[in-house]
This record gives sequence, C-alpha cells and structure tokens, in this order.
Amino acid sequence: MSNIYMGYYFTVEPKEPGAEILMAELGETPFESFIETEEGLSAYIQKEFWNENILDGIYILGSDEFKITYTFEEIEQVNWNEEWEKNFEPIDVDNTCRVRAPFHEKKDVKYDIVIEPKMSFGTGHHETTFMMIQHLLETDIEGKKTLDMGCGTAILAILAEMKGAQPIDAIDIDNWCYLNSIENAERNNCHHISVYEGDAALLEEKNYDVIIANINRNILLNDMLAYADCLNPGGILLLSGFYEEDIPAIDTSCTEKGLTFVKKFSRNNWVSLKYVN
Ligand SMILES: C[S@@+](CC[C@H](N)C(=O)[O-])C[C@H]1O[C@@H](n2cnc3c(N)ncnc32)[C@H](O)[C@@H]1O
Repeated sequence: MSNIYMGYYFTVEPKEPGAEILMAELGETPFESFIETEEGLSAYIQKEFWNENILDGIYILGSDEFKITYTFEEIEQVNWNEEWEKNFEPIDVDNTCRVRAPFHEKKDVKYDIVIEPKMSFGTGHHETTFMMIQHLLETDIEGKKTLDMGCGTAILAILAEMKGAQPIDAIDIDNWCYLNSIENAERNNCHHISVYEGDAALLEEKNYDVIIANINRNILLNDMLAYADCLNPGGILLLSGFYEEDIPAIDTSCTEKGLTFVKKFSRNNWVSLKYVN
C-alpha cells in the first residue's frame, strides 16, 4: 500500500459541531484518518485514492452556517505518533471503559484499553465506536464466540476479550487495520483474538454467538446475510456505522433474516442497533 498521503488542514468556525460534521462527511469518502485540532480538523487520504475534486460533494463546505477554510499538501511520510500525541485525548465511556494512547497515564477503570491508532479508525472518539462500546459494556459476552467485523484498531475485539468473550475473530479488509489490530491486541495482552485481513467471504462455515460490525450502511446491507448465516441461535448482532435515516433499510434487512430488534443508541444522528437471533 502506498505511503504517500494528501493532508488537509481545515479551520472550522464554529468548530462545534462543524469539525464533527465535516469529519462525518469526509468519513464517507476515501479519507481515512482524522485528527481534531485546535482550529478544526486535519484529514488524510492516500494519494492513490485522491483526486483534485475530492471535496466536491462535501455539503458542509458550502453551508452558510460554518466558515471553513483549508490548505492541503502532499506528505511522503506521516509521523502518526507525533500527530496523535499532539491531539489525542483519552475518552471515557460510562466511567467504565477508558480508551487511551500508550503515552497517557493509566487510571483506575474497569476496562483500560490502550490503542496506538496510527492510520486505523477506532479510537473511541467516533460516535459509532463509542456506542458500540456502550452496547458491549451492557451485554453479557462472557465465554461467547465473537466476531469483530471491520475491526479497525481492534478496539471492540479488545473490549470483548476484556469482558470475557472467547475466542474472538477480528477481520478488516484494510491491510493497515489488520497490522494495527495485531499490534493493539498484543499491546492489551489479548490472547484470544485472531486477526484476519479480508471481508465477509471469510465467514463461510463459521459460527458466532456475538457479531460486532461497525462498518457502513451499504457494506452492512450487502453482507447482512453472511452475518445472519453464521450467527448462532440466541446470538447477538451489534451494528453501527450508519445514520438515523438508514434505520428502516437496516431493520428490514435484519428482520427479514429472522433477527429481533433489542436496543438502539444514537449520538449526533449516528446510530447503533442491537439485534438478537
Ligand atoms: C467505521 S470503521 C470501525 C472500526 C472499529 N471497529 C470501531 O468500531 O471503531 C470500519 C472498518 O471496517 C473496515 N471495512 C470496510 N469494509 C469492509 C468489509 N467489506 N469487510 C471488512 N471490513 C471492512 C474498514 O477498513 C474500517 O477499518
């Protein structure tokens, strides 16, 4: 995979909620890494997926409610650690789970997850990850065979292991995420997580008690049958990566496959749904 990136540096006024909306919109494009800055947002995209019109469909850039300016440059090599050290604050979910980088001090919480995100999505800062953590925190997964599909940094697989799930398969289509997940699983002393590079094609002949999938609307809809087919009776499916308006399509797809809706979380129009088989 190419290491040449295009870095975009956005100044966003007002920053709240502008930077978050901008990040959500860019997250729908091949931009793959985001860092919140004092002025707004830095966003990175691999040059091979970039073109000069890449921002054309970004609605917020044309909105009267926000003043957004930016510069961009080509970057040969990004020092992600340095970038994250400057900008990454630990996050706390429900006072039970803390996600931090290796350079943050350790605090006394039940689930202390250390993530070195580099280029992978999944630091807990994104609404979808946050809500998936909330679902996992309140679901009994002790001893359950678990799949984390679209694992990113493996943040959710790591929490699943900390909550007693095993064995756990963590799958991501992206090579960076695959490598970063292996590193993060080791960093958190996880011994029950197997990481694979790939997609739903890897699920043939598999079965799980719990499936976690925080990806996006279209991939979830496309792969829902593969998930449902390998979910054991009574198994739990946790989904995120889509908006309130996508719920009818996702829900129809799930109920068609015999799954029953259990609970929804929502944050800033992002949602996360729990189903049982
Ligand atoms: C929204 S991120 C979620 C990361 C992490 N699980 C979290 O909750 O923060 C989605 C991840 O799914 C991966 N992905 C995208 N399409 C996929 C597919 N078809 N199969 C497996 N993984 C996929 C992406 O590379 C990305 O790491």
